[in-house]
Formats: sequence, structure tokens, C-alpha cells
Amino acid sequence: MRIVVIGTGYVGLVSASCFAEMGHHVICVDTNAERIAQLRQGHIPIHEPGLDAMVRNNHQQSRLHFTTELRPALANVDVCFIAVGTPSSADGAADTRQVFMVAEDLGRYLPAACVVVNKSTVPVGTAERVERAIGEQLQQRQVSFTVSVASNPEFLREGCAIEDFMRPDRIIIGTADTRSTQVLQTLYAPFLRKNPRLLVMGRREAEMSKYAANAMLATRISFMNEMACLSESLGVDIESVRLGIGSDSRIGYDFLYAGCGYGGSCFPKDVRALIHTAQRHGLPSHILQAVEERNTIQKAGLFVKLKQHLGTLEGRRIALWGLAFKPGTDDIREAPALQLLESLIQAGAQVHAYDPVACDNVAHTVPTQWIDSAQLTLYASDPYQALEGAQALVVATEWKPFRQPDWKRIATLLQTPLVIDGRNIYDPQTMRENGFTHVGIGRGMQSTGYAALSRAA
Ligand SMILES: NC(=O)C1=CN([C@@H]2O[C@H](COP(=O)(O)OP(=O)(O)OC[C@H]3O[C@@H](n4cnc5c(N)ncnc54)[C@H](O)[C@@H]3O)[C@@H](O)[C@H]2O)C=CC1
Ligand SMILES: O=C(O)[C@H]1O[C@H](OP(=O)(O)OP(=O)(O)OC[C@H]2O[C@@H](n3ccc(=O)[nH]c3=O)[C@H](O)[C@@H]2O)[C@H](O)[C@@H](O)[C@@H]1O
Repeated sequence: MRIVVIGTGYVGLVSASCFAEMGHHVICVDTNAERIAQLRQGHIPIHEPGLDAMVRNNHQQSRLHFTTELRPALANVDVCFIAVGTPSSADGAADTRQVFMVAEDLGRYLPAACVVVNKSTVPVGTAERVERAIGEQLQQRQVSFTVSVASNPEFLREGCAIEDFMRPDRIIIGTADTRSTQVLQTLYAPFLRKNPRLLVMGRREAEMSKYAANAMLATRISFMNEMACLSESLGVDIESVRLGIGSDSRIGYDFLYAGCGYGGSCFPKDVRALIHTAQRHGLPSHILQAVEERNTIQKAGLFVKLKQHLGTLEGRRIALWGLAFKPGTDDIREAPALQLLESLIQAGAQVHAYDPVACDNVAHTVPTQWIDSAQLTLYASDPYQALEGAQALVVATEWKPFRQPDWKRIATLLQTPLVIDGRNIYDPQTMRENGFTHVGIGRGMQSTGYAALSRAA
């Protein structure tokens, strides 16, 4: 098939290369000329394991192309995917302007009927509105064809995006016509060899399923974070509780890790968007509000724990391991580490931060003055460089090499043997035996902090 993918963010780039890998002819379109130039030169603007090789290989085989020009890309297209961003607006609603700009362009330039598929995460009813927006432009051009828009929400996770796309748990297709259903069934058939779950439903249901899935996962995390907070007051270790409840097959182990809060480009914005949708319909969203509030408290918790142990933070040097919102990605959108960084800088602390891939993104995001004044120093090659003379080590992202570090070396580098374990990757007892003050999330009395914060909230 000839496929056009509009938007070269995570979803666009991963979908496009996986479709190309299956032998399709794929053209990626993005309005960001710099991004397209980079992609043409074989430079992948995001860190995603396996993506570089896949993009380069398919580009070299002439199955994957990059352009800023939508109009010529649409010649003879069979399927056109919309995979542009839908960030949060100031009021929490999903900002769908990028999607509608694409819709208008499609209406202006589509030379013939094709299947248009929305992959971006969008509020219920968007597929219908996108179809109308395209239709209005087609009408003005007085063409003889119409276009039907399908919804095909994406469920990949950053860090394992290719695996998720190639071997999905399920694929959801929301359609209003048989042709779109048939085309998408054919396109996705090779991805379903090991798993027969291709769910065909209405477009509104598909759109709602995407938000409900992310909201459910965010709820599990906030629920566990609340249990962790209570555990701190009760002298209970949340890690044992996680194993205790995860072993119930109705609950399962996934997404039960307490930590310093969920971040990323999706959970925070999608929970906010769903709350906004409920509000627009005059409905309270008791659960989702609580999920968000819990997450806000959780993200502030690392700073509170540091203060509890160090008193004032002014003039202190803090080592921070992990800046990305999770391991396996350089994405720092709404990362808990960024919030901690900001609080520390405001409190007059000096931060030495290490992340294997996210330093460049942080350097481009934070005020340059933080770096110029040496209040923030970034290390990308060696985590131990960040430790020298620091009064505490905070782990905000559970990168694999952090799990079994050289504790002897750490002890000689840190000025105070204090470790704030924001992802619960260390065993408290072993840490105590090694002479460290270990402060986890919900690991019994030793890790107080959230209870005080929750009472205050
Ligand atoms: N990041 C992720 O892991 C996942 C994201 N999603 C959803 O997928 C959508 C896309 O997210 P990301 O891939 O993170 O995107 P992103 O926000 O990182 O990138 C979007 C890209 O679209 C381009 N763009 C904007 N307007 C355009 C236009 N008119 N024509 C052509 N290109 C245009 C931008 O230049 C940018 O490169 C969002 O709705 C998101 O919620 C869904 C599942 C996973
Ligand atoms: O809509 C999206 O964009 C995507 O959002 C999430 O994927 P992603 O944001 O890449 O990352 P997750 O692995 O879900 O982690 C999100 C956040 O939750 C945190 N988390 C995750 C799991 C857990 O048990 N505890 C926890 O705190 C992570 O540290 C991270 O900050 C969903 O998992 C994907 O299915 C979805 O497609």
C-alpha cells in the first residue's frame, strides 16, 4: 500500500517505519523542516531503541521517505495517518489544532478518495469533526469523491515502542464504513500473527477507549502511590504489598510500582483532557481529579524528603540520577525529575544531574542561566561524575545501570550517605548494611515525607 503518515513524533515515526518494514511504501510528512532535514540525513530526532536502524534501513531501501510537502506526498495514497500532537491547553482540554490543520490541508490537497485514519489521541467526536472539516474543503473544490475518517488510537509505550507496535496486545479500529475497516484489517493483519485481537468498533468508542486505557493505568499508579503514602505512616513496606496484591490474577503486577509520580507526554495530559471533557458535560470526575492530585503530591515528594533529611537546601549540592520521565527514552515532558530540579534551583541548591540520553533535551528546556551559573551541571557519560561532593543522591528514573551501582565508590564520592530512591529500586536492608540512609517511597517508617505532604494538601 502507499501510506502517508503526517507528524514525525514518536507515534508517526514508529508507525511509519513499522509499516515500511512490512514492505509498504511510506511517506512521512512534517511541517518541521529541521526535523525532516535531520531524518533525511539519517539522524533520528528521538531516542527509541531500535528505531535508528529501522528508519535508516527502510530509508535506504526507498520504502520510507521524508518531506515537508503534503500535496505531492498525497499522489496515489491508499491510507493517510494523522499522528500530530494533541498537547494540553491551558484549561486542560486537548488542543486539537494540529489535527484540524491537517484535516483542512487534506481537504485542500487530496487528489482522490483514500482512507484517512486518526492515530492522535483526541476527544470523543473528533473523527466525525475531522471528516466534516475535510468534507467542507472537498465541497469547495467541487470534487466528486468523499472521505471517511477512521479512528485508530495508538497504545505504544516510549522505550519499547517498536516491540509494542510490532506485537501489540490489541489493535483498535473505529470506523463508520466497511471500506476503511477492510483496508485497516488488511494493513494490520501481519501484526496480528501472534495475537488475534483486532477490535473493530465505532469511532467514538475507539476514541474513548484510548483515554479510558491511559486513565485506568494512571489510576493504578496513583492508587499505589496513595497506598505507599499510608504505608509510610504505618511502617509497612509497599513493595511487599505490591507483590501481595499483584499475585491476585484479577489485579496483576503491571503498573503497580509506587514512585515519584507519573510523567510523560500522555498520562498527565490525557487525564486532564478527560477531566475537562467531563466538566464540559457538567459531570464531576471524582476519581480522575484524585488521580491527578495524588500525582501532583507525589512529584513534590522528592523535594520534601530531601528537606526532611537535609534541612535547608540552600548551598547544598544534590546529585540527581535520571532526567527522562522513564527509562529507555530521552523524553522529559512532565518528568518528575524536572519538577525536582526546579524546586532545588529555586531553593538555592546546586544540582549535578546525570542521564544517559536526556541531557540535551534538558539543556534546551531549562533557563540557560541555570547552566551558565553552574547551579545545574549535566553529565551524560558517567553517573559517578555527578556524585562528587554531593550531600545526597536522588534517583528519579530507574535506568538499568542504576540498579546495581558500585556502592563502595558511591560512598567515597558522596559527602553524606543519603540516597532518596524515587523509584524503589534498592533494597532498604542492604542499603542500611552498606551504611547508607535509604529513603524510598512507602518503604516503612524510614521513608516519611508523603504523609506530611498529603495532610497539608
Ligand atoms: N508519545 C507517545 O508515546 C504516544 C503518543 N500518542 C499520541 O499520539 C499523538 C502524537 O504524539 P507524539 O508522537 O508524541 O507527537 P509529538 O507531539 O512529539 O510530535 C508531533 C509532530 O507533528 C508535527 N506536526 C504538527 N502539525 C503538523 C502539520 N500540520 N503537518 C505535519 N506535521 C505536523 C510536529 O512538527 C511534530 O513533529 C498525540 O496525540 C499523543 O497523545 C499515543 C500513543 C503513544
Ligand atoms: O498514550 C500514550 O502516549 C502512551 O502512554 C503510556 O506510555 P508512556 O507514557 O510511554 O509510558 P509508561 O510506561 O506508561 O509510563 C508512564 C509514567 O508512569 C510511570 N509509572 C509506570 C508504571 C508504574 O508502575 N509506575 C509508574 O510510576 C512511569 O515512570 C512514567 O513516568 C501508556 O503506557 C501507553 O500504552 C500509551 O500509548
